[in-house]
Amino acid sequence: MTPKRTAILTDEKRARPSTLMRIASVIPLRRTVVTLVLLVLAGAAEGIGIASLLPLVAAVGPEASQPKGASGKIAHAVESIGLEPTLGLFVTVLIVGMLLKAALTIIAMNRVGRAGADVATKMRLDLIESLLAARWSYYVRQPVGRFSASLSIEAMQSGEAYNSLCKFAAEMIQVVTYLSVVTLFSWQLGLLSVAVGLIMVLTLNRFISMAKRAARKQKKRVSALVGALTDLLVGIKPMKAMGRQARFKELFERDAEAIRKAQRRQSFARDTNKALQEPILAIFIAIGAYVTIGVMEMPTGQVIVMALLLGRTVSTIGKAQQQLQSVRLQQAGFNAISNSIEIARGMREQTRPGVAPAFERGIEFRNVSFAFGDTEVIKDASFEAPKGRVTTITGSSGAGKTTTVDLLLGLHEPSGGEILVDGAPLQSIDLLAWRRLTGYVPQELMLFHDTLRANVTLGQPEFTDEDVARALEQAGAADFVASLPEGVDTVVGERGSRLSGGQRQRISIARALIDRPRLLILDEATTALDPETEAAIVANVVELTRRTGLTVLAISHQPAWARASDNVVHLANGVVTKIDRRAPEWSTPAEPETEQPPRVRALGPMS
Ligand SMILES: Nc1ncnc2c1ncn2[C@@H]1O[C@H](COP(=O)(O)OP(=O)(O)OP(=O)(O)O)[C@@H](O)[C@H]1O
Repeated sequence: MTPKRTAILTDEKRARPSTLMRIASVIPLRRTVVTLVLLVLAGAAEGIGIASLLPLVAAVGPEASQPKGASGKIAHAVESIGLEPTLGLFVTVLIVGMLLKAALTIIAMNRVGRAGADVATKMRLDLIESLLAARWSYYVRQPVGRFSASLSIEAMQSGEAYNSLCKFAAEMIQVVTYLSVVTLFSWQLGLLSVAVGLIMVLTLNRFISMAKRAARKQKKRVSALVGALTDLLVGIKPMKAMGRQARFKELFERDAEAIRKAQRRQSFARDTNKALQEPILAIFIAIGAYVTIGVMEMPTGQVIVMALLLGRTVSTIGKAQQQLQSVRLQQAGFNAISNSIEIARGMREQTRPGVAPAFERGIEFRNVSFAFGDTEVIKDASFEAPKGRVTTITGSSGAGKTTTVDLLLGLHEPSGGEILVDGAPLQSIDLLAWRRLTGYVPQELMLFHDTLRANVTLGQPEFTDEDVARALEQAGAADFVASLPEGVDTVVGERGSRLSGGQRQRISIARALIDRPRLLILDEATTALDPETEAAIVANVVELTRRTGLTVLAISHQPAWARASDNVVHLANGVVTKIDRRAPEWSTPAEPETEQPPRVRALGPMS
């Protein structure tokens, strides 16, 4: 299914049974089947228990000496299996039946609760997995904030939908049990129960539809609200600074109001449904009493039990309907998160099997072109970045520098020409292995609300304290980190807001260097630094290339990088206009002095 087609699927177009089936099949079907079998057994236990009521009541009624009708049938059935139909036996069967029912129901409902939590967790993990595996162009198009709503509200609703679906099944099993007992003794009453049950369901069904529509509207608005708020909070600083937050408040108020209305409609539908069930139940019992006493002339004891059974049947039909209503309410969330998962899966990055690159010679762009839609942003670009050298790409804003690097990392595919790594086309090499050789510092830095250490290691436990210290030193961050009271355990705040721009850049460089990359890509990575600190970092990086054979591809307008580079590629409107070449083409740099990058010159603390 293409992403576009999936996107336009609506809840309505997803046929009802298939949605229920899809909810049920999120976890292995066997688990649901075992739960249903337990519920059926619970229903059977209750049925037998209730059936024993009939002879019990008959025994204390006026026909006690000569059980007739249903009571008589039960007494005969008991005798036919060699037991004496005594009062004690029926009391015991009743108690054991009801206890057994309670025990089986507790076990089944526990399973339902656990399975519901598993459904929510599975949806969450599936979404996370599909998002992480999606190709880069997918993220560019997404308002990422909306995924917070998917992970919280929609995943939870999926679990609730599963719970309600199982409870609906449990209620329906009970309905069938009661109907079987009723029909066993009088098929006319059984028929009457089905007819009145149907009337009740059809009468109240419109409230289910109403609640479902309201739930869908509410879900859409809540997701939009959470998504927009998350995105807004990410970029709140300029809004605050320019005093423009009022407009957003208005937008949120509008959403909040729509949610309030939808919620009210939902409550109305739910409560009305519940409230109307009682009078329908009363009418049903009255009709039942009239038919049994007036028309069928049943014994009083049996009529009492029948009235009890009929009451239970109708109220259980009502409960089943409420559970179905609840499924309908929650399924909007399930559909939304399933849709997101499907779309993200459709955008999965295709990783071809390929050769793991050794990266011994360097990179070559050969007549590479690339377009976003109809707009060509890289045009017939050719240049080399030899191994062990510093190559800087420079050019005005929008020239295509970042896109060039994205192409090199396989985040986009060229529409023409070839990108070669050690002479092999990028398509023929193992993309993941290639990316693992790379340290990347993006233009837009992203630090996590965590410690400096976690930000440098990205939470990977295999990095030691020595690795962290080395990376910080190479990135010129060691001294400023040492000056913090909590050192590498300092929490950097939301998106690193407790650090200066330059400090954030140095932590990002340390993150890129910790895994000893063979290729270091720096996209305007030192723009926030003062010239002195920048010069020191440039010197550190150049020293690393000389000593360890590290290859550097820097995107920068800064003269410091151009001065220190072996090659400078000038880009204008996606065209390579000039190459200042100081390094020989495809040069093999001097063998690194040591295999591991040694400690390099430390920088002074940030002013
Ligand atoms: N996802 C995208 N969809 C459509 N066009 C895009 C996309 N990303 C970038 N572009 C366009 O591609 C062109 C090159 O963008 P790119 O980010 O590579 O430029 P740049 O040289 O790195 O600019 P800067 O120095 O401002 O970062 C620009 O015109 C930009 O508008």
